[in-house]
Amino acid sequence: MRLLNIENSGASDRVFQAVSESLQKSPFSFQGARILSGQEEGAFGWVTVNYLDDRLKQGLETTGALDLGGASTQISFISDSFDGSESPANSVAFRLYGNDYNLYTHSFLCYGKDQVLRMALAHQTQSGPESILDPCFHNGYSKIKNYTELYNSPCVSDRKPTSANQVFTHTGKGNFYQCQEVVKSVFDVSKCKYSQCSFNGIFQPILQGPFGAFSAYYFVMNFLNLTDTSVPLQSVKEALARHCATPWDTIKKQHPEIKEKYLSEYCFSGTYILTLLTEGYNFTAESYSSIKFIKKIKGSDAGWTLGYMLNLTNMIPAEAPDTPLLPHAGYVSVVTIIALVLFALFILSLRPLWPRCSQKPEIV
Ligand SMILES: Nc1nc2c(ncn2[C@@H]2O[C@H](COP(=O)(O)OP(=O)(O)OP(=O)(O)O)[C@@H](O)[C@H]2O)c(=O)[nH]1
Repeated sequence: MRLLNIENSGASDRVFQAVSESLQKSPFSFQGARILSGQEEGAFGWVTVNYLDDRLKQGLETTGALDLGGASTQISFISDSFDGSESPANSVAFRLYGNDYNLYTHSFLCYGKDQVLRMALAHQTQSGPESILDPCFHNGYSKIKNYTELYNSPCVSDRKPTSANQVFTHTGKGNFYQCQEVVKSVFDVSKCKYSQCSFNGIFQPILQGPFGAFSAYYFVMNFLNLTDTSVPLQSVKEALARHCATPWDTIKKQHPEIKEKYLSEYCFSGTYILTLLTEGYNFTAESYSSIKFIKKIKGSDAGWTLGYMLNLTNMIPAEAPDTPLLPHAGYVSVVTIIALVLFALFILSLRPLWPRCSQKPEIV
């Protein structure tokens, strides 16, 4: 919706009109619909992960959140080296359960896996050729693709080649290492006006984990059987290289139940994920093991939606609830002891009225 709003705000308004009309007729208390900002998407994903892990209530060290969508990607984490001053646009302040958090968050529009695929194809079709041999697709893969469709996104529209070709043949050659070079071309790491950056001149403080990586991070790494981050990064790359080098016919035979479009893109998407993490966000072979690829936490989907709902309904208090000085059982014991003491004092206060049965009988 953020991309559509850039490309055609009238169309985006009409989507919201239709959504609003439909939801107003539903039994829900409809509060309005709007486009979530990238910063909100990142921050609420972080709230979801840490809320479900019970880290906020207990004031424990928090988990960073890595979200990969189709159009955008977000990174959000608490870093001791970040107080918000160097790049206020990347700072979101929260007070939750009596603890203050200064969250670093950034959303990269156009860096979701579908838009990055367009950028990688744009990189390879700059001169408007009739065919390309793409290392990110399997050997034996071949599809005719339309230039107008490929460049129909604000992420690539300004790069549309001027050549006369309407279509190109997209052929795969299945080489992970060459694919990595293509993917690297979408990251500009040449400029940084801050003390340190991720890519495209965006400030990023020192990484501080652990991290939870969800949405398409999970879909892709789960398909590739690479969710175990205790496996050394080099071995992960080798496994992905083997997948990319597998011929397209073999891949299709191995996974007849999976849609061809998804199936054909796992080599590219896996390469993008590893390149984004290492070249983009600067995870090292060591810090890679601090990432957990997750789909659900305690039965709930990791993603921005739960965090957004918790915020909207004020379900996470800013202050920790007042904790009683004593637990309930303690109060019962104290009240019982006080009652017994008062009863004893009452009995003693009646002492003058007690019968004098202890006097010795008179001897006649
Ligand atoms: N392999 C696989 N991919 C999926 C599945 N569901 C969604 N995807 C893809 O994963 C990516 C992310 O999907 P979503 O999380 O729905 O993306 P989104 O929230 O629309 O993304 P943004 O708009 O960028 O925030 C997209 O490229 C989807 O096509 C699935 O079940 N399996």
